Amino acid sequence: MRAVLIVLDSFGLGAARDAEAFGDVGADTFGHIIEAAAAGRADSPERSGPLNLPNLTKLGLFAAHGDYAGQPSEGGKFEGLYGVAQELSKGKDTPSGHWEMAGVPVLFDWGYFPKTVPCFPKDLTDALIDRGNLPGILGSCHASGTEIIERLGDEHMKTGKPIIYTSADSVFQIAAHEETFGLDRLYALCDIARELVDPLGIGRVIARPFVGDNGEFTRTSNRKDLAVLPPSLTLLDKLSKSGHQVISIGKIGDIFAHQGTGEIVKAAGNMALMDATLEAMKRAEDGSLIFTNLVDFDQSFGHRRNIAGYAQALEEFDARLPELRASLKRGDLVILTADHGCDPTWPGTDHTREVVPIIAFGPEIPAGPIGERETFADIGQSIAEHLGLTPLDNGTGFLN
Ligand SMILES: O=P(O)(O)O[C@H]1O[C@H](CO)[C@@H](O)[C@H]1O
Ligand SMILES: [Mn+2]
Ligand SMILES: [Mn+2]
Repeated sequence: MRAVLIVLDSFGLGAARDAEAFGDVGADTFGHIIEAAAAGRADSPERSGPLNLPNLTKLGLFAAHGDYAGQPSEGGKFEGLYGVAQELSKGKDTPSGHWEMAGVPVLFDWGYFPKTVPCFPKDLTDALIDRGNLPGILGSCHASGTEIIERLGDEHMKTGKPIIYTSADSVFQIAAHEETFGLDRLYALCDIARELVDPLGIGRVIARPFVGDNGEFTRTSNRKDLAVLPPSLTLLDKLSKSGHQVISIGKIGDIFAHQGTGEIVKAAGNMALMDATLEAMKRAEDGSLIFTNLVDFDQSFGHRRNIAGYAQALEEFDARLPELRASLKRGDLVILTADHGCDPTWPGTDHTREVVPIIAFGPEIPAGPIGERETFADIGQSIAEHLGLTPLDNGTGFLN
């Protein structure tokens, strides 16, 4: 009996009940991709036409979306448990979403930087320049990470000043050239920044290394997130402390600040992360949790407002499901979900406040609707029950 939790990072199923507070009324990551694809607006050299997700359809994904949108599908019979969950946490960011699904909603306010230029307080950037021995900094604004390196990458290479930016999330991001600035130096600078932003309640410092020249830059997979610790013990802590095996794949280790995350496996790209997940399933013991984050949906397509790319990534993920299902043993549980939305048709480049899907299946897992859940913590609670832990403080299981 094992559990596999796969997060399709940013795959929202429609505006949350509290979306108004975030300026996100009407956002719908999945719904808008379906619409765009049906209208031929998600065509690319790699894919075309209506969204084709045969395996997710069978499991109940479209039904979960339709039920929440008030357009229930007629008389469908599905192979998974399916529904959506609202978020209790105050932020629509990655740590909040992941911690909440692991039983710890974030009920305090993160620190954020204002939408001014400069956006960072002078004493903060002065301290970073001083302690990091820097000739200065570039940026100090809200930005999309790919746009800002295109704009400032050449100047960064010439001056040696790192590019510092934020977003609607509680983040302090430092972009620097892997070769001219150096990866180790960037990581060391992020360690200093982590200390400096701690008193401001900032959730994450993120290293954003890139390569290239002459206005043509690409980010590498050496991104590193320095997160604060979750405010209380998560499902991962409870599992690890009671001797259950935990295998964390992709960004999970960083998101939980390496607490309770067990064995850490890294891989670049959704398909390599799925390979790593299937590989882990071969060696995962009874009682274990495999926890995978598929970051491309968010990083490469949601934030980049790339509808065709997002559609293709969903189709590629769908195509891996038969393999995943074939690798399950009796008693295994798989849950597919997301941590927030990032509607590729929405203005700006930030996340969107949305409900997330919950699709659960396994050889002995029942099927049918689980409705609209009040918190992502229902996921962690269900896994805790399934793996025989004492109940978590938050969430109501949906397996029985
Ligand atoms: O635009 P890029 O650099 O991808 O940054 C995005 O990634 C950050 C971390 O998930 C978000 O806060 C958003 O700013
Ligand atoms: Mn995320
Ligand atoms: Mn993101």
